[in-house]
Amino acid sequence: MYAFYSLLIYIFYSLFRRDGRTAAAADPRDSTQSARCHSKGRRCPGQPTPHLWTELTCLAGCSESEDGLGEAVEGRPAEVSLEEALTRLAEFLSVHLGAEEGCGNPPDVDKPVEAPPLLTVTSQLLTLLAWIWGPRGRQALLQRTQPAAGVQPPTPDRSPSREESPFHPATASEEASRGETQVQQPPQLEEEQRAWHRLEQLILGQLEELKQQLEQQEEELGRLRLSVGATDSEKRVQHLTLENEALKQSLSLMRELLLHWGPGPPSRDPQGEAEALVELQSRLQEAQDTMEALRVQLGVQEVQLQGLRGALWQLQQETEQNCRQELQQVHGRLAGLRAHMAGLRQGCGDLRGLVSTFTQSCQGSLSEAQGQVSWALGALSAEGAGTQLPEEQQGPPTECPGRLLELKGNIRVLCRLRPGTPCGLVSTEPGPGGTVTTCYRGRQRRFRLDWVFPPDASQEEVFRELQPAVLSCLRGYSVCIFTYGQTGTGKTYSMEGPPEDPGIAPRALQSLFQEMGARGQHRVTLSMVEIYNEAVRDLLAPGPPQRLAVRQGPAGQGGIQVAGLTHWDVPNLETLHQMLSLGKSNRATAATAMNQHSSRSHALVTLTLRVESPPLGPGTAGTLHLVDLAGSERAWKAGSTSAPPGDKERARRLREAQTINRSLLALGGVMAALRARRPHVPFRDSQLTRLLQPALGPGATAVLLLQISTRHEDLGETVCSLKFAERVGQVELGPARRRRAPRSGTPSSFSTDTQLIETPCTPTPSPGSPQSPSPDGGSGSALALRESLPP
Ligand SMILES: Nc1ncnc2c1ncn2[C@@H]1O[C@H](COP(=O)(O)OP(=O)(O)OP(=O)(O)O)[C@@H](O)[C@H]1O
Repeated sequence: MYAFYSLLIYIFYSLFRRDGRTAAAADPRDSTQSARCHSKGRRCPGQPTPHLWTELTCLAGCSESEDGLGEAVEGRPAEVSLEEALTRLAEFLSVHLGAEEGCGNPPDVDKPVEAPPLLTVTSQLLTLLAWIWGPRGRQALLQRTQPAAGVQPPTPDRSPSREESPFHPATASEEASRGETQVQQPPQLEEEQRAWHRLEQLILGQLEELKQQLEQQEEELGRLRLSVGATDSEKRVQHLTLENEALKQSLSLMRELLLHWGPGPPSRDPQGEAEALVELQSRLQEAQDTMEALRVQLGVQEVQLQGLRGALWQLQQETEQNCRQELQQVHGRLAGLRAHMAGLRQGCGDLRGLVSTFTQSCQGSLSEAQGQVSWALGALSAEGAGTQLPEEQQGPPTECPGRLLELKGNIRVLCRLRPGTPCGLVSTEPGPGGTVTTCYRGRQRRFRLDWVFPPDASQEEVFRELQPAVLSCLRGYSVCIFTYGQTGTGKTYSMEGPPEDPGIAPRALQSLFQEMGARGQHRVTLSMVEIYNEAVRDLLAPGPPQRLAVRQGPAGQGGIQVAGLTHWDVPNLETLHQMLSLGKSNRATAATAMNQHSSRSHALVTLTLRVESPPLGPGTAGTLHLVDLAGSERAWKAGSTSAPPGDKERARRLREAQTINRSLLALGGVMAALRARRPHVPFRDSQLTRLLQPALGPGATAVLLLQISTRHEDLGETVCSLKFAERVGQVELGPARRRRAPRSGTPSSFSTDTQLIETPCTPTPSPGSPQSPSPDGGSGSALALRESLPP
């Protein structure tokens, strides 16, 4: 029963509160209007609910003061007494019920309203309570305890008037005046008391009736619960109760956690808890701020870390690259040091050889001087005795040229100027250690050479300077004399010369044979090849000149071998001249714009001189190479520029010029490598350098005769030729060494390492080779050879 009333009041309160809030939010001005209406002591139609709600909200702090309405009128919070609040509640309930039944129509106070019994009873109860708690109710209660008092309860039958109805509370002055009237009218009070009793009985009866109805309804509800289960509202209440319990448990748990993890002891003071909570929230906020700041700082540091990582990686790459470069440089320096060390070792060996050679030379000079002294003494004694010396003792020993050559150096550069119209851009200081000064393209250059022959120098003067080198071959030295220079500068002229004024080769052969004739016991072998368009051809071959193959000699023997090359024994000077003339005639020449008889090939004459049983010391095998190089030329100058399609001759000249220049370039590369003491010398770059390898090897003696022109138009090539000669002059081939004659072998090699046989040399055994001239061959044999050789 109590639960039912509570539920009813709860529903009422919910509706009441909702209406109050809505109205209060709708128009604030209504509050003033409501206050104004209330101040007049009656309800304003159409807006009772907000006004009542405003007043009921003051119940929580209400007091028992009787003059609360006056203060409400003045605008401050009204203090409503309990009875007045109950009265207003009853009024609101009746009005609200009337409004709901009217479906929103304005309530009509004059029209009787049929309310439900429960609400009616509730309203009457509230009215009763309001009256009891009112002054008259109190007075009636007092009179009840004191029978003299006369209080008239309200008559339920008549409609409550404004002045008497508990639903319309009166002001304090009215109540006071009314009390005075009641004192003055006791019969009326009695009548009211009787009416009160009747009303009381009626209410009690109705309450009893309602009680029975409620019990019946509760029983019915119990049955419904058993059959159907809880209603939706109860379910809602149960659900809310469970939720409330869960929230309480959750709150308890949170509180425990807060107490457990909180900074201070638990405080039961709500204000303290709130302050602690605020403090905790502030600390939490500070921690969150700190964490956020740390996050930002961490992000910045991560960015910095990324940057540092990138910089570190780049630094590592740079360091690695630098290390690689430095390592390569160190390797390069190490290789350079090794090469330098090898050069120093070679130089040391050369110095040792030079010292040894110098010692031997001194010893030889000493013995030679002794021999000359003894010869002079013998001659003096013979003159004194009136007798004649033997033929082999009629001249002093001639050992000086070889030793002179050793002392002069293993490679020498001589320069000869071609006669012609000199220009002022080339000046010379002839003689030993002479110079040639050129002024080309505004730059003056001065070249120092071992000997400079002026244009008017004779063939004899030139040969005189070369004669010691030539004669050193008789002592077992390997000597190479080659002419180099621009085409038409007189290379062939200096090497061969016209018959009336022979050049180096005829004079050398004559000088050698003269020397050999004085000494005897020498054997001379001759071979002659040309290199034409990089093809090696035998100029003394019995048949037509054929291309020969150049090979490296067998391991351990060294040297270069030219397969099929014929080697002729030359018994005398006349036969030698004939064979040289024959080879010269077989050499390729042609007329060019620069030279009517231009040599289009390199010619190499090799003369091997072997002393089989010399009177002093063991046998030797000297070699003399006489090389007449083809002239370097510029195609446009030589008239061999791009040939027209049908001009085969000009095309041939152009090809010849290209191969000549290429081979001369290879010779320059060999000289540069020799000068730099490189471990690898590119001898294989051309056939010319391959054939000259023995002549430019260690222990050999080389003499370069440079032919230059003094003409203005040849100045550029003159400078180039002088530069080449300057490089050759810086080459060190090591001290000249004599070569001992081997005991056996065949003269099939071009090199100085050729193993010579002891038997008279015959031409290389090739099919159809001519008969070798006999050692004592005279002109008849030479003529026979000439006849057998190709024209
Ligand atoms: N010193 C000299 N005295 C007199 N005449 C010379 C002298 N030098 C060269 N000549 C003449 O110059 C011409 C060319 O000489 P030579 O053929 O020897 O030149 P080259 O250098 O051999 O030419 P290429 O390289 O084309 O064979 C010849 O007619 C030769 O007689």
